[in-house]
Amino acid sequence: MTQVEGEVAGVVRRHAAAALSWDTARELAHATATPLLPRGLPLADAVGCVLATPLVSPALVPPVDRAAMDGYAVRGAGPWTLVGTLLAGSALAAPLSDGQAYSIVTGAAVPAGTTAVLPYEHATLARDKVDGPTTPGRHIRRAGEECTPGELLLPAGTLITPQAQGLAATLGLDRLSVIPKPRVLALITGDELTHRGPSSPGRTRDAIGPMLPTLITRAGAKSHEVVHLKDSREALVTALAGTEAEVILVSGSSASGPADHLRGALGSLGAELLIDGVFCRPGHPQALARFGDGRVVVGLPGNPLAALTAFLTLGVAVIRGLRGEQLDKLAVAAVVGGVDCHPTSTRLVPVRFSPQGVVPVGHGGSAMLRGAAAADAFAVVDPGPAEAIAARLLPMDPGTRPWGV
Ligand SMILES: Nc1nc2c(c(=O)[nH]1)N[C@H]1C(S)=C(S)[C@@H](COP(=O)(O)OP(=O)(O)OC[C@H]3O[C@@H](n4cnc5c(N)ncnc54)[C@H](O)[C@@H]3O)O[C@H]1N2
Ligand code: MOO
Repeated sequence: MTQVEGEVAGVVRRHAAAALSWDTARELAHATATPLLPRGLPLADAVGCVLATPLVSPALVPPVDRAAMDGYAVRGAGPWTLVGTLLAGSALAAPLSDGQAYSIVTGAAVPAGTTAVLPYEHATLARDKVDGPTTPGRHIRRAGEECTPGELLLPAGTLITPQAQGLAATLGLDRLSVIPKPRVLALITGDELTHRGPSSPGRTRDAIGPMLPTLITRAGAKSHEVVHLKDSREALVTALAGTEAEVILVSGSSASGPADHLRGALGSLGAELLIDGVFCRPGHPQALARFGDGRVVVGLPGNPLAALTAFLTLGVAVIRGLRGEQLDKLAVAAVVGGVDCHPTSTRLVPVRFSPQGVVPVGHGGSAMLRGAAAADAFAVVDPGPAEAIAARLLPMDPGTRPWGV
């Protein structure tokens, strides 16, 4: 058991909320989420989900030997006499005899007895006689060369990409057994928030509500319409109790001021508070709670960059768990010029890629999104006494997967 796994097990045993290290919080959020029950979904809905059962070929692909080039299906040695034309949609033709050829298009089934397909550009044609160089088997796609019935093509847990969707269609499948995408509801609190025009004294333009739906979708979940709530415990209780979404994000109620009602609302609904603060900057006052029915609540701090770090930390970890996916392991990169560590908290520093490593872009204060908007990732800077010259990378875009190692 790693140190982080030990800490997660300790929190689960204690059933007590605590402020946790960034890594432990992420792992606990992931472990808290049980994968949703598998469903058979049409291919268009299954894309972006993970396979619940292995994809096993039900078919021979291709089902018959097919031409791989536009040209002539020939038998034996040339020259050959043309006896007909075969298109991709043609019915299976009569077998060829020695010295015969069909004009054929790519993808058409070759007649029985075909020795090879001779591409047009290598052929000479005189009236109904065709000639040219061939080698046996050339330019024929053999039946079953992609797969045969019963072959394992993709293991359970594979992400259905558009490519896998196309493969499933090739196999003749209309549905796939997948773990469905979790539904996520974002509740934005704050009496001071406005949704049009600029901020002004006493009015702050909502910056979290606009960014969450796309972040949720990119993380592989389905976003409900964002709901804006007044700062009241009753409004929060009603909204939390009244949704079937598996994940509820609540922004702007996570600290302990007079307008911060999240903990009170969770308490009155009997939710179990599992994480109460994470040792990271920004994003310290994030929270994680679970209802008896398994629904998970993630508390996002009101400062916009802190809300973003909390979503990418706890929100994405929960979504990965519900989707039946592993927590992303993060790639490591050199930080050009180094970056100061915080003595006790993980720093999340907006950075951009460069050929030499990642470069901090600045403007990473918790109330501003300027740095994040210009960045590719957060550098995850572990706590320490001095400066870090390398850091793990948490992608700004939770749909970016190649960085997982
Ligand atoms: N006594 C303490 N006070 C605070 C603590 C603490 O630990 N003890 N933590 C600070 C940190 S760090 C953060 S982050 C904030 C989080 O507070 P809340 O989650 O309760 O959020 P609010 O107080 O409502 O808002 C904080 C700040 O962000 C603005 N805001 C809120 N929502 C939005 C939004 N959707 N779009 C743009 N800006 C938003 C809000 O107007 C405030 O300026 O607490 C600190 N305090
Ligand atoms: O840590 Mo707060 O979440 O920095 O703004």
